[in-house]
Amino acid sequence: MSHSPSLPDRPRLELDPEMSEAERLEAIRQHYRRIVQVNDELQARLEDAQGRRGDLKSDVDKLKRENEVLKTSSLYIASVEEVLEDGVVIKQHGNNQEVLTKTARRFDADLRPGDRVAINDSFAVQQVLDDETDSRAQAMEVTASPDVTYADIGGIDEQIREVREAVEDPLENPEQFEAVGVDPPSGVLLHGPPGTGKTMLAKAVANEADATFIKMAGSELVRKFIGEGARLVRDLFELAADREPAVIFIDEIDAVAAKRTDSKTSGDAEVQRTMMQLLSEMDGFDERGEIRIMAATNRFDMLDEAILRPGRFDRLIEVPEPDAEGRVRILEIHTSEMNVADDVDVADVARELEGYSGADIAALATEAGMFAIRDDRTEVHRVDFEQAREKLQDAEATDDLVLNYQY
Ligand SMILES: Nc1ncnc2c1ncn2[C@@H]1O[C@H](COP(=O)(O)OP(=O)(O)OP(=O)(O)O)[C@@H](O)[C@H]1O
Repeated sequence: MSHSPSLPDRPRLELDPEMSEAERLEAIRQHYRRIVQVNDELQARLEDAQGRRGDLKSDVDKLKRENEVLKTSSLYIASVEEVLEDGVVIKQHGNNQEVLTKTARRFDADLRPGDRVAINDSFAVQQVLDDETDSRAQAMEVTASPDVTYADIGGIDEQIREVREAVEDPLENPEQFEAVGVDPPSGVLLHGPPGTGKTMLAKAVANEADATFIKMAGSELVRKFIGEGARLVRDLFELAADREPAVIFIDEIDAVAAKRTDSKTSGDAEVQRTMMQLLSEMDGFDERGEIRIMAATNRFDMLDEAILRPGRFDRLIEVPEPDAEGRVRILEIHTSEMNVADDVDVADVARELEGYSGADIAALATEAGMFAIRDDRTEVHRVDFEQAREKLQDAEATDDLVLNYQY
């Protein structure tokens, strides 16, 4: 961004007590002239800035309109094969259909063979996708070393043990598996209700094994442009190979791996293609060295059995809602850094939290802290936890209401 030149100095009136009356008058006149000059200069700058603001505003309006158009029509991804005099040959991703199409004049100078473009139903180029990493960046979260540890996870010790055995050990001691002559599980599927610590578990194991954590949300995969899901899956495994040791974590895997339905809409076909790509990447997994793959779902019942076959997600770990003891542990974890008053017995508070998930308990602790802050205290009291609980219950009741209203 360019910086505007500095503002003119503020004129100063300097009157010397030795000056005669006439000299003073002249000095004041000169001062007045300088002020008028500076004023004119500032006025001109202001007009200039207003002009630029107008230009920027019309740019924003144009981009907003383009954005609206892009949002309302579904677009397909294609690659430019050849640029000809009277149009471009493009190949649509997913079905490899080649088409000669016209482009809007504004793209004429831009298009080169190999470019990725977004096309509409009639194959007209709508947008040149110049930054390929962009869609990857949106769908993937890469953390060189996540900061979650096993000690941050409460109430699921048995699940931690299983994940360590299935993911951490093969990453840390591949030779041992080789020496014994057994293959470690190909993929580990964590299933259970929302907010029970599945993502934390995957992050903690990556942290503990000094592995890069690469997360991809299944829902993001299917929301991308048509033809893009399968490619993103490929990219995901390539990225993991570049960054190994790595833990790939596919959250909400049910979005790409739900049981096949009979409907034949293009959306379903697209999801199918993405799943097939995932399966084929997993089948070629043996040679991949230090990459472990994990996935999570809240909808185990919806999964296509194809992904659960041996060599794919063949280690299933259920992560349930915490029991009474687990809830105490989770509340202890989430209050350990809080300034909790002596009158608060964490176990006592936790007793009231039946049906709470780990995420609910984390939210309760934060909310209790907020009540103390609102009350201008630095200590969190028992009453803060009670108020927090009421507030969350009300919020949940409202959510239920909204949900019931919607369906
Ligand atoms: N077992 C737990 N111990 C401590 N904190 C937890 C636990 N489970 C959940 N939490 C809290 O809830 C937050 C969300 O948990 P996490 O994302 O791991 O849940 P999840 O099972 O992956 O949920 P979802 O299925 O909704 O993706 C965590 O950041 C943490 O603060």
